[in-house]
Amino acid sequence: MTHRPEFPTSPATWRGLPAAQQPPWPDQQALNRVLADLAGCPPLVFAGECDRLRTQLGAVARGEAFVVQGGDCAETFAGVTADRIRDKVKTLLQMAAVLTYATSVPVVKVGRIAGQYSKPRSSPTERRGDVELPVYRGDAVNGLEFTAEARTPDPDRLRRMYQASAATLNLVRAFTKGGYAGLQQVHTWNQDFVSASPAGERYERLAGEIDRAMAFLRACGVRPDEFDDVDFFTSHEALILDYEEALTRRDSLSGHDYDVSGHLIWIGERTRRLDGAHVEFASTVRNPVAVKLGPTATADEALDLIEKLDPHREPGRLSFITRMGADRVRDLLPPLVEKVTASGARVAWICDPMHGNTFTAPGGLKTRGFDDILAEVRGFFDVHHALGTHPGGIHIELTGEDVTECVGGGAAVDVDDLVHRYESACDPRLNRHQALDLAFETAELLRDRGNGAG
Ligand SMILES: O=C[C@H](O)[C@H](O)COP(=O)(O)O
Ligand SMILES: C=C(OP(=O)(O)O)C(=O)O
Ligand SMILES: [Mn+2]
Repeated sequence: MTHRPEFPTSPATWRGLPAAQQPPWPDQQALNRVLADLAGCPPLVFAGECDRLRTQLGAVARGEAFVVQGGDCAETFAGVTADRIRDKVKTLLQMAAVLTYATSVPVVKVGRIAGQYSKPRSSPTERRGDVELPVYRGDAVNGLEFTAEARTPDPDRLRRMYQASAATLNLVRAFTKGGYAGLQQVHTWNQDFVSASPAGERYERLAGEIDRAMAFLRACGVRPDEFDDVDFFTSHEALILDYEEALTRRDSLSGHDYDVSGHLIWIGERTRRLDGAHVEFASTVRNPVAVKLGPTATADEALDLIEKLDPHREPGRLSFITRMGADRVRDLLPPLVEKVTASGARVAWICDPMHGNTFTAPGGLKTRGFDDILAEVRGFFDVHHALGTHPGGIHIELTGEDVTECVGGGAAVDVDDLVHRYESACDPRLNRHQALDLAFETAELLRDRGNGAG
């Protein structure tokens, strides 16, 4: 193998390479002014925190931990309120608690939060009747309102993205480090969910077992406040490379570059080409990174991505988030996992059961069925079980609120209910009940086969 300096490039090497899905900013000078300001702003996250997440994801890649990653498809500036952020984090922590019990391994907690403001789209424009306008690309770029003014990309929104991320992260840190969301409290929230849920009876057994485990720990002298300090990490799709580069800083201790806009950054299904700008940018920063792999991904592409993004084969550096669709996961996932495993690489395999299962409901709203989502998770576990590899975690679009965007689940939402509270700016999210249903159902799947680890 040829010698490779560890980080041979600087964050600007992506420039000049094909960069898909970049906003058509109308005023380049205005953009440059914003980027110069952002380049002088304090980091949102710290290199040491990114290293810590990489270490924890390393345990996932080795089969010794599980990851729950989730949050909005598209965060919005209007969504930066204390209640919404709290409820989202609360939902993720509740899911993680159930899965910690079910897997008997540590669960790494990662939000799609504090930076998930830009969206890759299938079409550059949206048509309503006779009017065609630029498509909404996330609050980082333009407004959702269907007017020419709102849809014009405005670079000042990148500044607001930074501010919204900072405000969100400040609250997330307070919730997770301030004792508010300790394990005992999270367990109490789960008990409340089980007693209020129509499907509650089914989950009572599991909740009761967790309750007895907690009582056992207390009896052994473990103080409840020992679990008050929660490690919670942020992640988003690193889509707008101007922004990500402006938020990249060299760590004075290690000399490595870190994208300090979030702990983990991922590359989406639409921007993962090997010779493209997104993969190049990710290769130059030391954060843990992930790549989405959809139905067209080949095993050779996965191997090339490993070579480019994880040349040192460091467990935790690279995760693959697969999103194949419930009816295809059993056919499409095995060749990828087999070849990657045979190559000796250790990546964390994470299941996104959302993006391969979207359909348009008769009224025209994009939705997803709870049963399809659960079926893809089941398929993902079955594939890994059959291959003797580790199903490392789940990646979910969710909110802590009672929205009606996905159909099914314990407190069934059906297609006619979608209009009642459909608030997503992009893809349909599981609501709080559906997200917790998914955690309990996944926990049962894992328990049925003994345990999640290995
Ligand atoms: O979140 C993922 C994509 O941005 C989203 O699914 C694209 O949606 P579209 O097909 O409506 O553009
Ligand atoms: C854009 C997304 O997914 P994908 O890249 O897998 O389509 C997303 O996670 O919102
Ligand atoms: Mn999405």
